[in-house]
Amino acid sequence: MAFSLSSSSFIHPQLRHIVYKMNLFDTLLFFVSIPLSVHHLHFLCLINHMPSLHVCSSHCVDVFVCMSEFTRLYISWTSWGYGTDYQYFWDLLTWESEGICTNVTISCMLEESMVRNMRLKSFLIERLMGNAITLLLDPHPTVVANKLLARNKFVDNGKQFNMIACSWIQFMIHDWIDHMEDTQQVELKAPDKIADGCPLKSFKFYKTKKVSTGSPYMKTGSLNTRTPWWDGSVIYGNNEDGMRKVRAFKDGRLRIAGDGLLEHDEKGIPISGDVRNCWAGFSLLQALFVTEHNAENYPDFDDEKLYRHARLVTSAVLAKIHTIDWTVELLRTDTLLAGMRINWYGFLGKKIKDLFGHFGGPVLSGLVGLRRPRDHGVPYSLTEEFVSVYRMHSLLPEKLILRDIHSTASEYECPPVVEEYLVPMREMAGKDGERRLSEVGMEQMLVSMGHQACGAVKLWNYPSWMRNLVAHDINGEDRPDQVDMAAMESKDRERGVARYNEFRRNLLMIPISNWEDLTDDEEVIEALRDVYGNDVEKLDLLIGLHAEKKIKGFAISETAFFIFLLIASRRLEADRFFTTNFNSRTYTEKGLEWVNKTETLKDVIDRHFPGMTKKWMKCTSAFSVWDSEPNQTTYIPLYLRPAP
Ligand code: HEM
Repeated sequence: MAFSLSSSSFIHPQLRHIVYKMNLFDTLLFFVSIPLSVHHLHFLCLINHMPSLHVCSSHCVDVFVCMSEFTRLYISWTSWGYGTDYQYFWDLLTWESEGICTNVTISCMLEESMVRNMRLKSFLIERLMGNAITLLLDPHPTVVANKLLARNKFVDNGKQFNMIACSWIQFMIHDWIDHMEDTQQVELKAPDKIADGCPLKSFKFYKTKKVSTGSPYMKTGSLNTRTPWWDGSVIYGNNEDGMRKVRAFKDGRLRIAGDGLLEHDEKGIPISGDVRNCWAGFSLLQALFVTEHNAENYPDFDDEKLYRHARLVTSAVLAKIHTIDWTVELLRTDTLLAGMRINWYGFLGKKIKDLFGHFGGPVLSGLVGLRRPRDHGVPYSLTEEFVSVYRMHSLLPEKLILRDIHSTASEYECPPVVEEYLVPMREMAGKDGERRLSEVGMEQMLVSMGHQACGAVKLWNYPSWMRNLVAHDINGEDRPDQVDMAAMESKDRERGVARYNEFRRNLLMIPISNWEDLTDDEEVIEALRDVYGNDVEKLDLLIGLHAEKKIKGFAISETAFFIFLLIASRRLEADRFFTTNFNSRTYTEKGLEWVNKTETLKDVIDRHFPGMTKKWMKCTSAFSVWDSEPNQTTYIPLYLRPAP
């Protein structure tokens, strides 16, 4: 959403309200904020794109380091050849002098980036001492996993988010990102005092592969093995071989088995665009969207042309569902509903856009359909910070609850649980999970996942079964060594992602000064003190995101939300297939209509399983628990609804 970043703490406090509240006054302020936020976005892009997974943007790496190292000295960036980028820094100073942004935050950024920026710190240590190992093991990852992540008792998300929503985000992650690993394994050993409480006292894992960026400042970065574009690579594949493997080479179709599920190779591994760390729920969504692809029909097209068009359209459907259905359920407030719809349709809404097309820029008509992609001077990429905020394995439960869809339960009632099918999640993963799924079938699985709430993103809710997990190779084969995923989440440290407080500073959010700033839960505060003492600067990002007090309606933290919105807009506005080429010449009239008439996941389910949602789904979105109440009809226009 164009205005998303005007919420950050350094902008005028009035504008901060916009993200959470929107009434008539705020709506007016929203317009005022646009010119600011556009610049702000540029600025943040520079910060956020520094650790580009693509490593294509060594340019911005340079800019970032210049900023951190030299802003204090006010060295002119123009002499570094970054004339235009330099402008944004001056904008900040100008806003500061005009009182638009607060002095404190700015000086904190300038002063402390030198001292506290973990990335810079590790960079300097790396240069001076050859490694940054002390930063990697403090506190020890297994201590963090045991004392702060390990699940005591499964806590669910209430009615807000179900297992389809949980599988959906894994489905999207597998469309966007996966770090290339090193060929060298390293061993992580739990310290003696904690080893007894660890499912694995020691385990081996592959480090993230470091590659040269070609920049003299930040010498190394990492690579993404998946395509970062919203191109449906999770079903279509990430390279030539992968793409060929999933195609039927007839009528533009993708391969799918007779029961509507994915086909499998001789080893039992599914045939799909991405097969790593798969489980039944994830594989089900892949199959559903293969069916969606295969349903498209352009009689005049040959196999190749049909495949390409159906891929474009299906990818746009995925992007749209994620933007105006999944995200809206994740951040359930009227403001976010308005914001995400503005991202797709613009402030004037769908009806006007359908009638008159895209006009008047992103505010009036949305990001989709812009005349040109907008990358704010930074080549499209997804960032390390983006990966980190999506570390949400706590969404996964301990067991999957299968429901009896042949019961005589009346309409909208929750179908009864099939006793023998309270299945441990471990058995739903990998090849075992594929076997289970084919026994259960697509329909029963969808209805069951629809009725089960997923886990809450909070401390002490990390799936136990992931603490001795058989992870997969990139080709879907089981690895011989089990890993403790909870301890491995600390890979953020190895990748140089800032810890929680520094991360907030980089986003120009107010850092915490003590644990009470983070949460008012006494038990959490005590546990944090036990692990980190009183050093709030050491707090790991993941732990901070899980411990942070949440905004009403948000299933995630406010800190994570900042990154979500930045990148949510960027994935659309910087991609030519959602901007310059989002037209009938590229998509065809029929293709555009297909995208236009699909608003939600429910629409896709209805297309392929007629009657299913009518019988089983009471709620409005397929991502909420299906027997929950539908959204209430309200006659107050969305933009004028009072803040909660
Ligand atoms: C059965 C389900 C899942 C399994 C078995 C699984 C397993 C894994 C494994 C083994 C890794 C690689 C860890 C590493 O080497 O650093 C990983 C990474 C990751 N997973 Fe999951 N995961 C599952 C579901 C999810 C879900 C629901 C999310 C929600 C957002 C998620 C988000 C991520 C992210 C963001 C990464 C980091 C990717 C990267 O480092 O490039 N996963 N997962």
